[in-house]
Amino acid sequence: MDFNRKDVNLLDVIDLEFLQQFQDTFARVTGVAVLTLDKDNNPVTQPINFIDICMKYNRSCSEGLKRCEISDKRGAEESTRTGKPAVYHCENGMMDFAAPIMLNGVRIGAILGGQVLAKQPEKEKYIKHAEVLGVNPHEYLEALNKVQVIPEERIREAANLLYLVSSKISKMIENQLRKEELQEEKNQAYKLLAAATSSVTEGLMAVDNDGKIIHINPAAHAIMGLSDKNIVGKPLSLILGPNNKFSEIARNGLWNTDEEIVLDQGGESIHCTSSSRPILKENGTIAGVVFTLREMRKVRRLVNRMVGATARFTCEDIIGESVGMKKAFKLISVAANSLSNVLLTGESGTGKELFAQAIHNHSGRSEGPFVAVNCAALPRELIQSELFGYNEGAFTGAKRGGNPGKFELANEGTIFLDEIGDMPMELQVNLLRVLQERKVTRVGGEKVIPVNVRIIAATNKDLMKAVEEGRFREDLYYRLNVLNIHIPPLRERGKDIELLTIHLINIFAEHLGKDINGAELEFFEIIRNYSWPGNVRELQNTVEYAMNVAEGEYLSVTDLPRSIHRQPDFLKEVGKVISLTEIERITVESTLKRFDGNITKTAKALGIGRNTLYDKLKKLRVRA
Ligand SMILES: Nc1ncnc2c1ncn2[C@@H]1O[C@H](COP(=O)(O)OP(=O)(O)OP(=O)(O)O)[C@@H](O)[C@H]1O
Repeated sequence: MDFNRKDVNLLDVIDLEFLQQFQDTFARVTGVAVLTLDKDNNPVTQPINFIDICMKYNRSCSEGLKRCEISDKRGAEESTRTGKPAVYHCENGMMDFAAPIMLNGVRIGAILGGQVLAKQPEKEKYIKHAEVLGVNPHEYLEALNKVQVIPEERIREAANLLYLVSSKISKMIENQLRKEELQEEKNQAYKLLAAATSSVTEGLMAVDNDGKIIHINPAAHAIMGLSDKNIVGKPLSLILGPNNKFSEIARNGLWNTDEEIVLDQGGESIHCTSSSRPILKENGTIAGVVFTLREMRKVRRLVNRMVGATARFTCEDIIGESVGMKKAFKLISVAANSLSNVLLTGESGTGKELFAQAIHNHSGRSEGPFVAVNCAALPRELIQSELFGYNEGAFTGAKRGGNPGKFELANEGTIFLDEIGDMPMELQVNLLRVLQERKVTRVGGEKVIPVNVRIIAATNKDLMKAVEEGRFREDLYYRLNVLNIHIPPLRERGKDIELLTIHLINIFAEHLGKDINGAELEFFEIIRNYSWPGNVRELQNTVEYAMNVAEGEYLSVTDLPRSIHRQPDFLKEVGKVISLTEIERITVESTLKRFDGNITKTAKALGIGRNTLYDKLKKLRVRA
């Protein structure tokens, strides 16, 4: 067994009182003198039973003491070397024995016994010895007569006993140090674990199978909104109430992944996702459960970032200096500073989503999610569950663990309900309820989930007309239309067409890596006179097309797509005035003809959606 501790001092690791007691008892029983030395051969105990020959003569003069010390050292070293008790004649003529106290192969002390004789002394030898020491030989012999004469066999037995005890003491010290070291290792490991768990943003909590908290990191503390800082050792049910989900999982030692848990803390619902793993003992039985926790808000923020539920555009991205745009611009900051619902109106491709994103990004919710929902694109039967979410088992094919809806995902942010005019009548009432109560209930669920969401809706339809025709609820219309921002069509924005074109040329030049610096005058003339039924989106497509085909440094009329370049001849007739509807009809008709009546291709070329094209065909009475 190896220890990290170096230079261990006997006095630091031995119970001195016990050692003294043992030494005294041993001395009394055997009649010998006993002394314990440290690793430098300094006495650490008080010897008893020293008789005159040693105390008064041998150890009282410098020569005698020197001889004693040399003998003690020799005995201790011999016994260490041989691994046996050393029985030897000391330099002063007595019979002594020694047993080492070892630690990790190193002698840290020794217990010595002796001051006896194995046979009657030869007096002449001791008289000479007394002369060397400079003491009175007569008195020295008198003291010598008091030394016990014990058969060598018994001396060896006493030495063996001492050796046995010193070995036991060595073992005890070793065990004690090992224990201290293990405890220290444990403390270090715990400190490391505590430091590691407090540095993670994920919540971590360990609970034993009695339901008591054995560890909790600051993140878990914060996620669960706990006010009591000293909860380690307390039952979880005391902290979170008797029916909390964590206690149930801990009781059963369950293995869970990303389970959604709602905690009730002082009347407030705390949403988190949690995974759990049982803590197993060596024998495979469960000692408790470790939970990881994530705050739902943060999970959603991450999900929103990953799925792009963030708003990219700000006011700086909106190009336009026309009167209509300036009016709309002003309303962006009004809307950004208010929590009222906003209704954006304007033809398809005018920039309604761009405006919605700018409002979000300039509002106090810019750090929150921006969730866009195209109400026209959602299958009718899925709108409810997409918007409000569903619980596990709500319908065939419902995901395990359920799914949050767009309103939940937009919590603390903005939901953009695009094409709100296409929301089915039967669902409008549910939407109205959410707008009024700011709470959702998932499909197949009962729990009411509060949502803190800012609502921006948009439509390219005449919603008032839809209300009159009974296709849109009047109460919902007024609820949504608190702040109305109308974005004018591109054909009414005058010089904005040129500004946008220049802006788009710069963007595509960079994207396509083309060295194009502008457009020729005729190019601008044509695009200024075009009606742009697909608005900015169509202009975008047109410039992108031109940038791709252009070979010169400036875009020219020959780079324009045919549908725009080849304006009907009547437009060129000087002085002839034609209504915009007529121009739109001619444009739609000619494009449709070009694509042999293919709706998808025509809509794409015009830069509008298929549904918008169908609407236009109906309005303009054009047959596909
Ligand atoms: N004023 C503008 N400045 C710069 N880019 C614009 C502007 N208006 C619109 N755009 C761009 O035109 C494209 C269409 O805009 P957007 O999707 O916001 O229109 P929309 O009105 O929401 O369309 P739809 O009704 O079809 O959903 C986007 O790429 C947008 O960035």
